[in-house]
Amino acid sequence: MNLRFLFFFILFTCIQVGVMGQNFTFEAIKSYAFPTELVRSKQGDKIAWSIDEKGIRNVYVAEAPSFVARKLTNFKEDDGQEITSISISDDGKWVLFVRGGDHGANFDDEKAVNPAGNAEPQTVRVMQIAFVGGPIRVISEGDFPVISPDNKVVSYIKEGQPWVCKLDTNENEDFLEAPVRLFKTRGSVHSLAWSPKGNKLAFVANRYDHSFIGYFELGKSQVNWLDPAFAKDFSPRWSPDGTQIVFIRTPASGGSTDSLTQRKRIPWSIRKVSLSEGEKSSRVWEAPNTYRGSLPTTQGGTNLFWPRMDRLIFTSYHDGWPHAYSIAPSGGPILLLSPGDFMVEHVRTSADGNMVLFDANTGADITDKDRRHICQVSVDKADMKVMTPGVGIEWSPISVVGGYVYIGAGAQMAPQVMLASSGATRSLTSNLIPAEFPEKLLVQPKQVIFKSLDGLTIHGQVFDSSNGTQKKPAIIFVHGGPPRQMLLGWHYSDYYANAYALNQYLANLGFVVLSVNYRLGIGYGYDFHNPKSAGQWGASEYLDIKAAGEWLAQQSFVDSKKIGIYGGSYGGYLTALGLARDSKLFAAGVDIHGVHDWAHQREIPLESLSGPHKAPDADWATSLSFRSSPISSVDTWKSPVLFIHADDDRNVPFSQSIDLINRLQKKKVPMETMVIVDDTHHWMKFSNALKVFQATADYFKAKLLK
Ligand SMILES: CSCC[C@H](NC=O)C(=O)N[C@@H](C)C(=O)O
Repeated sequence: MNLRFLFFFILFTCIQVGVMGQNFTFEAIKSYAFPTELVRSKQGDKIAWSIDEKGIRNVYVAEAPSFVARKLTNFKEDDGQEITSISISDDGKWVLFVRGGDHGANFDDEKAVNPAGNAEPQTVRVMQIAFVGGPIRVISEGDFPVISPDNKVVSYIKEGQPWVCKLDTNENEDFLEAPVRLFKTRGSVHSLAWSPKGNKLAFVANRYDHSFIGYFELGKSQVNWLDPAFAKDFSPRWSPDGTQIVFIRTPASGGSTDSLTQRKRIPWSIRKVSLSEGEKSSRVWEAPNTYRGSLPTTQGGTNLFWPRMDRLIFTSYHDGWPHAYSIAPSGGPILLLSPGDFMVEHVRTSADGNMVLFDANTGADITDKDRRHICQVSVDKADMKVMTPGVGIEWSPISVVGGYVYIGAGAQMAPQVMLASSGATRSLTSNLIPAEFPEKLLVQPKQVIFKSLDGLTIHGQVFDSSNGTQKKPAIIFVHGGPPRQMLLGWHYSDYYANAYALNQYLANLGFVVLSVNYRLGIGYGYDFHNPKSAGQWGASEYLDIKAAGEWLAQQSFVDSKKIGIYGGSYGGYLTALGLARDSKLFAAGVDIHGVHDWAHQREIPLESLSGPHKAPDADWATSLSFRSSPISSVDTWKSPVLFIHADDDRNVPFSQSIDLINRLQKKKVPMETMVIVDDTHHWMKFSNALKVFQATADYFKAKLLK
């Protein structure tokens, strides 16, 4: 055999092994471009969105009829500055957006985020750019901009107060006049909403235990309050003719301290008020005073819209599922627009006010329960249609000229902006998926349904790249939130798209991965989402995590001695609980910014634990909260663990990990730690996300693949 032939034989074999091995790096799978913030102009002829390309976030636009995507901004750094609040002026001339902050935070969300360690942190700022392109104008530090319908000004929030600034430029492109504060009022202002004519601005003044709705007329010098009451009023929505406002009302905070551990009802109603001085509001609809009739807490909350003079749209959970409803502004019967055992999310109305679009976990197949599909329904007729059936995941629909756009993905296809028009569907951002992205090498997660230790039905997704013959090490992924649902494909949240990428990578490394949708999660109805004795009041959801571990251990294709567990935030909490309580079942774990001591999670006002405002069950609650916290079980914690936490975490304080690490070190529990300086709960800097998830995979390789 001559050398030349031998060389090519070896080369061919190596290629074959490479292809057969089908391995890819985590960096490769994390190279997808992630779209968010998809919005349209009023007429639906222009759209804009944000794309995160390996941490470099920019605004993209497109316009009818071609809707060819065009990069509008030119930010070049992985600097951790998210883009939010994108809007297009009604005349289509301007695009406004906010750069900076961490809008998924529970506290300090208005503060600068600085994971790049810049000497001068970049503040949260309102920016303006022409839709056709051009220089970016930094209008001001601020957030939540809303452009007036007459395209003359933008209003935004700065230091809890409303400011306004002219949009237009003069002939030599110098932008006119500096921003001015529109008015000053007590409390913190939010939910700015322009009247249709653009001459009045409605808002909510949050004053801690109560909130009022007011409006300010440009050129005047007084704020006008709308039916101020001993209540929390919010979500002001103008009538299309600008003469009335509807809003949501719930009780103000106060009165005798309720039980801490029992479920609470939050009554709510839709009310309508005209703008005449001193006018009282009238009730449009009152939710049933039941647990399910409580204020909905799923995506978008009440999703209140006034799309047409004769119809209001809202979301309620009162039949056990978050559904879209329609009602006349004068009140009367409600019309259920999305009947069935499923939930609606990302609700929007069409430009002409006649249609409602949303995504929902519904369809012809049982696997649709673990997907999202775009649905459309008339505002005044229960004629709902699933527009994107199949095995994909679609979300955030908006109506545009000639059709609708949305973000779509699959088990393998990374999230992309999709246009459905004239009977065809095409991607507007496929060109942004790098060649290195290993789409064809990804596994199709399989839907599994099993019983929890108390009989509750639990859904999960199994990622397994093998044909299920030999026994393999396994890993359980525990999502956070906890009101979340993992899906049979790429997730619509960037935080969980990270997790989906890691689960695919772990499967590619040779693990069986089970992502478990435990109780407290969404997508399976009110009772599943609001279980008894859950969280810090008994951690009943842990039964589902243990059941998932035991389900894996019983599988013929799993090595029951090599089952790992990982999760972030609330998922980190349940990971720590698993390692503390069941080190025999969970051989190793990675706890990413988990909650470890409920008493330090700022969830319960201290005055309800002692003194005159002590809750009736305060002592029982304190004991239950401690016993539901991982710190109470450190004595039985034996398995090795990797702790990861960023110290600018505004959802779960960094101290939660310091506390547990110090306790476990005293017990000489084998551990490794990773600190990410100046990033937040949401890995704003791409290179930090890479570091965190690569470390997670490497830890499991070292502990379970040896
Ligand atoms: C109630 S403990 C806080 C957990 C945290 N929730 C909100 O901040 C969390 O799980 N955050 C992420 C991961 C999420 O909201 O999904």
